[in-house]
Amino acid sequence: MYTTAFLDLPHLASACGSVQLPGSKSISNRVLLLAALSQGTTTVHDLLDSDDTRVMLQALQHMGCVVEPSAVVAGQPLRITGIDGFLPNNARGQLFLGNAGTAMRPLTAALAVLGGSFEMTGIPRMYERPIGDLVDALRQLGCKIDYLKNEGFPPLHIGQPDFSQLSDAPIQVRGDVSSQFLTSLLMALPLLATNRAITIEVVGELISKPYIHITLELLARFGITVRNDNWQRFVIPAGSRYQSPSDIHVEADASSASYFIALGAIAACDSSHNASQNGIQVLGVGKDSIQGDIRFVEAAQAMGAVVESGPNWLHISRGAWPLKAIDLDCNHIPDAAMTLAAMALYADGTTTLRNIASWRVKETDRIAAMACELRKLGATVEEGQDFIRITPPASRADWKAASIHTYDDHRVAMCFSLAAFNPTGLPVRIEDPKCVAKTFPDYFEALFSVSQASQPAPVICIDGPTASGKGTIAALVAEKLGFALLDSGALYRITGLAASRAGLDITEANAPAIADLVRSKAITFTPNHRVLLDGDDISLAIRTEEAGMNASRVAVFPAVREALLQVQRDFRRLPGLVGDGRDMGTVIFPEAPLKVYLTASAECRAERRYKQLISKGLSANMADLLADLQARDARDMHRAAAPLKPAEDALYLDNSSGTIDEAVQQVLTWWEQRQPFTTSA
Ligand SMILES: Nc1ncnc2c1ncn2[C@@H]1O[C@H](COP(=O)(O)OP(=O)(O)OP(=O)(O)O)[C@@H](O)[C@H]1O
Ligand SMILES: Nc1ccn([C@@H]2O[C@H](COP(=O)(O)O)[C@@H](O)[C@H]2O)c(=O)n1
Repeated sequence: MYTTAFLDLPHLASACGSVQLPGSKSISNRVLLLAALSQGTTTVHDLLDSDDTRVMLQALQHMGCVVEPSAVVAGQPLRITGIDGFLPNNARGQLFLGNAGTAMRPLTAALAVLGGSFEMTGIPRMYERPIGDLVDALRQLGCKIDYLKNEGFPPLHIGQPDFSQLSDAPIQVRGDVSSQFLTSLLMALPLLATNRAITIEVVGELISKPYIHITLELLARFGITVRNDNWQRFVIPAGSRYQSPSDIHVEADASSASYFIALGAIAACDSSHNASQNGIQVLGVGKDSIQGDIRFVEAAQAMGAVVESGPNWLHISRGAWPLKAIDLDCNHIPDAAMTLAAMALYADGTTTLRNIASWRVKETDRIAAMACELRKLGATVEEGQDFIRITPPASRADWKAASIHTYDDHRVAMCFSLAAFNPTGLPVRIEDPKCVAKTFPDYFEALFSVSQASQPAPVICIDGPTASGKGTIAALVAEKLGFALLDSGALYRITGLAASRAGLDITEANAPAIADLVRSKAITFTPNHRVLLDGDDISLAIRTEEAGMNASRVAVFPAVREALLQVQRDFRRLPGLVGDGRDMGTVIFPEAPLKVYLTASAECRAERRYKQLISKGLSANMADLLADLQARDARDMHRAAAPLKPAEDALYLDNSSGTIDEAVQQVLTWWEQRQPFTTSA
């Protein structure tokens, strides 16, 4: 997941390949709560690991459920032993539910029926999301719920209910604000229906029926068959008791699929990148899905997508191009419909999405958010209380490079990534990309895995003499931008070490053998910054001064440099790369858009290297260090092959007196000056 302040998506030209999607958020959180209320242990497979499921799992553990392991571990099922309809004695606590509507609403209903003493809290946006209709319905039953701040909104306090006045009269709940209120009652009230049937009556037109369908399907899996009288009355049978189904699989998220369905419809497939596959293959969800958002497929087809499907897969490719503008009632696909707003940027006219009033009370006011950000890209947008109308930029020249504000809303971030396929060749900046953690933490990684940029990924080169701070500054710049990192010096250090270990003297006569040796080796840079040579951890061994000297000696040989050339270029990937070394800007990436030549006085560098070695527990002597460093500079600068020198278009940065932060900031400022983005509104 990208945790940077922003993520710059280079202009993307084509896409093809397969994507395995994470589990559905709606199904994951429902399954977790139902398993928690059940008798027995439920093994949940393919659970979504996201912010919303994390807060739900923590809350369930607070309620006395046993969860093993205590958090989602990739590829492993999770076991939940339920409370069988009863909280432990004196159950109490504060449950922090972030901005997870799928946790706040159902947990409020379940706890209001179960009792105990709980404070339901969240982030500030959660306190703007209405819950009054659910609370009103629960109070009809005798539940004790108090507002802790504003009437009708979380945070809430839930106390011990009094069901002495409970009658057979139907419980009424509004259905026209959020279907989550009805879902919450449907999941909570079986706890009360042990001796009597309970009827829920919907007041007003029920929105988002497909989400109620998911709820009913899952209730059935946990032993509760609810009678659905035309979406107006729901009867929970007497004698209800939750029973674990033992095992349950969470299908992939159909709303998350919408971005890749759109991708297949928008992006041409460049077969030179993936000859075996045309279009986008989505794995984990297909035509047998119980999720309402699977009907996004029909909307995408109406806009021109060509979609084939199997029980749990979809294949999407471009059909009509430009896409066809549509006028659609989106009540049945409220979440995925946002993706249609992004597709509308590529349509042949004005697209109108209607009946989407619920967008206004989601993670953010999504109608306002989409309108504002689409306008930044050059679209003309009209918004109403329950509709949005989008006319794409009139011509290529009308597209703008925008910095997209994401409102802590995962769907805004994912939708606008699609703007990177604009016809004008512009990049797109996504602010706060980590907001996708709500449903799809690795969304951008998945997008990059199937997308090809119109230009090779951008590279920032940082070259300079030893101990000038290149490695330190390159790593920090890469971290700030979410770019990959190439420590090219490490490759020469590895080569020198490999030669020594193989008993090969570092002589010109041995150069071809050393080059062959390094070609034959498995070199791994692990995510936790370890360096492995054929599986052996050599992270520390390559950091000695001797290893630096040997590196500088093997680096003189053209055969060795040739052996490492493609290895270095292969580090280049989306969204970009920072490379540090001696010849990044002159030889390896001569077309890089930013080249920095980092220097510092020899004395300053020797002192820094001294401190660095001592801090790593390695022995050092100042006078020797200065002499070694000067010898290394001389060899690196005066060798025939790729000598250390500033590229003609490099920017100088003297790092002798400034701090590390100042140097990093300078590089980032230079990078920013090369970006075309208009700032956030
Ligand atoms: N501006 C600075 N102020 C203080 N210390 C710095 C500064 N820049 C770098 N350093 C420190 O100097 C030491 C050497 O930096 P670093 O290892 O990044 O240099 P390098 O150029 O990558 O060296 P080499 O080419 O030998 O790998 C590190 O301990 C780093 O923290
Ligand atoms: N692009 C590069 C990077 C490094 N070298 C040689 O490797 C030596 C060790 O590099 P460090 O950055 O890890 O100190 C260095 O002295 C160079 O001789 C290179 O040639 N090209």
